Amino acid sequence: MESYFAAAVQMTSTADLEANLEVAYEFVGIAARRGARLVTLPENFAFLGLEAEKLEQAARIAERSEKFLHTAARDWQVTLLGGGYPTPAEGTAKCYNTALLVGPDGSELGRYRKLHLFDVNLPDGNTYRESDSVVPGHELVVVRTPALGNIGLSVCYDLRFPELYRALSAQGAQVLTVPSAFTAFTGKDHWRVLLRARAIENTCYVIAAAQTGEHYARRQTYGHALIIDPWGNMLADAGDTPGMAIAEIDPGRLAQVRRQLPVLQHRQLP
Ligand SMILES: O=C(O)CNC(=O)[C@H](CS)NC(=O)CCC(=O)C(=O)O
Repeated sequence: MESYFAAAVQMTSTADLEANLEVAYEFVGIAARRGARLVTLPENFAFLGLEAEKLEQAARIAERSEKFLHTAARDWQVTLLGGGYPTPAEGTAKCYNTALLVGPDGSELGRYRKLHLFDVNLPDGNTYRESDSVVPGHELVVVRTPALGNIGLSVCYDLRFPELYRALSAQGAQVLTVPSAFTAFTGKDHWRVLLRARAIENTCYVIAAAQTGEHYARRQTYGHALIIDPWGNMLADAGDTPGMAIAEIDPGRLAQVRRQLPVLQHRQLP
């Protein structure tokens, strides 16, 4: 693993698939020109609209998203994470919420399906029933790359389940990715503290791409795409407008923090 720059992109995606992909392509290009070698796009980067519409168009969204990720990674010569986006779940009428990691040569490096589904009634009046359209995955994914380190994949609501990240770090993850579409309501109180906790307790870098702003109906997302170091310091914050957070992922810093606080070696429970 070498030192490198990573980007967490922040978008305001809509139900217009092609328009979202155009914005994403431009952002991957900006990140690449700013020196990023790992670029991460938020959950729902390709489509953020009504669940029913998403389900109906899942096959096309999946096909376009995957073609896009392969093309953009190759064109801009970056390792690119996209997701989640819906991929049809065979044998069911639902889809998975899938995140895909693609290398600069366009090869598929890892594929993760969101484990924890957001079925929540929020006090602001919004109701989320992700399991109406999505089935959960059943596999943990740590992608081992010589250049960028070991990358543990997760998506959005997974962030609230520390045991997932503990398992990823126990499997060798050094960088945790959490592409998200966090609600504005929960994000203001929980987003930073949960991301920083995952970084601190696992002594890992955390890279969290985000959705921001008004999408449809009363859906509003929080923004603040973040990159956090293994000590829990926030290295970059994209604020609340579309753009990106860029910061250096430094294996020297990772090793230093792991020497100072060897918590991963002090675990008593499996
Ligand atoms: O709202 C939309 O349509 C887009 N959002 C999503 O697709 C996903 C699943 S519904 N959102 C989350 O997981 C938010 C989690 C979260 O916000 C928390 O844990 O507090």
